[in-house]
Amino acid sequence: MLQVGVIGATGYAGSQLVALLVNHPLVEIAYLASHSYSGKRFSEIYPSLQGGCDLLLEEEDIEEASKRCSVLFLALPHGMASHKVTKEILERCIIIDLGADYRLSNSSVYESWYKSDHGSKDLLGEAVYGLCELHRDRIGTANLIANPGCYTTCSILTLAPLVAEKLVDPTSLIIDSASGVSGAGRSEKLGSLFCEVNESYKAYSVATHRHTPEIEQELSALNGADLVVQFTPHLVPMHRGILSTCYANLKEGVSEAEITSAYRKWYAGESFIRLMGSSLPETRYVKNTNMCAIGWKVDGRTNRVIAIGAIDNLVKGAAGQAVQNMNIRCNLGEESGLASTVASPL
Ligand SMILES: NC(=O)C1=CN([C@@H]2O[C@H](COP(=O)(O)OP(=O)(O)OC[C@H]3O[C@@H](n4cnc5c(N)ncnc54)[C@H](OP(=O)(O)O)[C@@H]3O)[C@@H](O)[C@H]2O)C=CC1
Ligand SMILES: CC(=O)N[C@@H](CCC(=O)OP(=O)(O)O)C(=O)O
Repeated sequence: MLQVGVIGATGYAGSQLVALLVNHPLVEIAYLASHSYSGKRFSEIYPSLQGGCDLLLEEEDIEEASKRCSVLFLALPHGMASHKVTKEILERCIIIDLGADYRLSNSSVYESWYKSDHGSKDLLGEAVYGLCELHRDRIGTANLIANPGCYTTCSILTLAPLVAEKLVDPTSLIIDSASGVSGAGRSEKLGSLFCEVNESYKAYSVATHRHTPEIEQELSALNGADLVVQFTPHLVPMHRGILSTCYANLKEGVSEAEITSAYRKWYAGESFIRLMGSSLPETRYVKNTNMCAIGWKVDGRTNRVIAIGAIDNLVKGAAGQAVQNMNIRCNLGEESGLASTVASPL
């Protein structure tokens, strides 16, 4: 059994990860760390895992954890991982970081969007962006895997075939994404209180959201030249789920049939992509699963394609994709532990 650990195990992303790892047939959890709850059992914090994961939560010690584990997942707030991971740690242990520290290959772009300094710029060259469907080969040999953000996973997967196959004008991309409140994490925040979110729907971080450069980095690579996107996130009063509605102007003469073949070509044989064509996805179709469902329609009147993607932010948008990355890296079988509906502590 592969020995694995989670630092930040008590957050929403970390606890979803623990729930997945407990049910993974080829791994054993050797280490769980928490900031506020060390000394308690994981199941005291998440009673739905009583009998499933009663491990003691330890004080965070990444050196010690990297000696006990072959794979260590970091599910910490942004800006922490880059100050903890070192070359020596990566020599003995595979790190899968669920935060943003190693997602952007250019440290100046990171520092300008995250407004904080990067703690290990020398490791950025080693990091592989862990969007499994696009970077499977490189993930297979990486010791530092940057698990993508939730909005970004959904938006990039939805737009990738259109951009890569040059079916759309790359200067015309607009993405409206909506997320459930678990996307904001478990820590106390005014904006996550029930009365602040229930019965309401709002856009936030307009023109400034930090997932914008991540989407641009990946779509630019597929485009073969830099592009920019208009990305607007929204908050929906539901626990989990992300829906990205993506608009793009069609290049002259492109038909709906060509769009459909591009999606089929790109995602042939992918276990975690569900192509829905004009039926269009909803978040409930992918809740508690590692799937990304994608649908599309051409509007002949405006000459645009509207492509819609849906994921569960805590699964394909975080913990599920982290497990998929581990499976690829460690040759465990990409679907191991990611059964059609996964266990959830929430
Ligand atoms: N929520 C989501 O949908 C997604 C989250 N992510 C990323 O995953 C990471 C975790 O997010 P999420 O689970 O939502 O956040 P949470 O706020 O729910 O959890 C954060 C975790 O980090 C720990 N922590 C907080 N402050 C410190 C500190 N100063 N030192 C050590 N540990 C600390 C917390 O410990 P404790 O509980 O003990 O206080 C908790 O375990 C983030 O980088 C986030 O961007 C990525 C994709 C989706
Ligand atoms: C609803 C909500 O607040 N969502 C978070 C995104 C969570 C996430 O996946 O992003 P990172 O991993 O990059 O933090 C936000 O907008 O900040």
